[in-house]
Amino acid sequence: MSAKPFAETRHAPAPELLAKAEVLVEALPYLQRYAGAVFVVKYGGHAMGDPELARDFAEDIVLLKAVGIRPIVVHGGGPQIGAMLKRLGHESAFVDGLRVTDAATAEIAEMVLGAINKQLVTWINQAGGRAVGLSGKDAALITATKVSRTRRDEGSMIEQVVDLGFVGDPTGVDRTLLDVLTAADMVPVIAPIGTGADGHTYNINADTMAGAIAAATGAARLFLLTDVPGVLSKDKRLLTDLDPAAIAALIADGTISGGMIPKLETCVDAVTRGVDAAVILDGRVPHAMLLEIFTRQGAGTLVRKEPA
Ligand SMILES: Nc1ncnc2c1ncn2[C@@H]1O[C@H](COP(=O)(O)OP(=O)(O)O)[C@@H](O)[C@H]1O
Ligand SMILES: CC(=O)N[C@@H](CCC(=O)OP(=O)(O)O)C(=O)O
Repeated sequence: MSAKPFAETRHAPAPELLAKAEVLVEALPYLQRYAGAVFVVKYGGHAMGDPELARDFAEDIVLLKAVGIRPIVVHGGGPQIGAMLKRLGHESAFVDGLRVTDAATAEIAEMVLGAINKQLVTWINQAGGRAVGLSGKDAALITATKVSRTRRDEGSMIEQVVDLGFVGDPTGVDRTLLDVLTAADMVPVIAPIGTGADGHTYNINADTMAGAIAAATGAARLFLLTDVPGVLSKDKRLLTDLDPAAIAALIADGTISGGMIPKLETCVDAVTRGVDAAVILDGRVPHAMLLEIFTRQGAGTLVRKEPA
């Protein structure tokens, strides 16, 4: 019995199966490019609201790990800290997007972030990963320096120092523990709390914390997951590519405001300190991170040091 020529035995797969194979083929150059790279992912408190989406997020992290990327997760929890403070009758004010933090607020923030941290660890482990929950206190990962802000009243020439209490900047990062964990195929999940040289607990903005960790670990990518599609223009179009000069112009003309300012400042800081690119993504879209990483089209706003 003679065998049929190869071409005659091939059957075209059903279009929907072919489409699945094409997705994998499209991902191939990205899988090759990013094998072994560190990706730092900031998961914001707003994006965490829906447990279904949180499970999708956990699956995405485990998938990144499975294809040889080394993900490090930094989480927020601003809305959850706010809700707990309200329940306890201890509400706080914000200055430039930072929560004014007295000693009691720092204690409550650490407690709420600790609970969120373990929930995220559980979700990632349930998805098949091996996550380890940390805060910046563990193995002296983060040394925080008290943040100082100044304010000038309208018409006044006098700059006043605003005391934000125990709000810290992550000025020192010791990456040793992160290297140990990622080398052992574990996923560090980090709460934005650090210790000051004075031994006090400092509350750190989670975007700032993620940016500092991305720069210190030489991350290829920094992802900031939030509750908008990315950076929007004045007429609400998605701005897909930005660089530091374009960002400065958008802040100056008021297109970018509120919580988006510290986010983009973090992106600019990260790309100027060696991170290849930072991406602002919609955490409400299931698997937005996978679309951004593994498809030609991408998603959200990509920030690079040089114009696209
Ligand atoms: N140009 C802009 N494009 C998109 N969002 C913007 C812009 N300017 C201001 N924002 C605001 O920034 C918010 C995101 O920042 P923030 O609330 O601090 O997010 P998160 O809690 O996820 O860290 C958006 O919900 C939006 O209200
Ligand atoms: C100093 C400061 O503002 N810390 C933040 C830390 C949490 C955070 O940043 O959470 P999101 O990313 O969810 O906003 C806070 O207390 O809300």
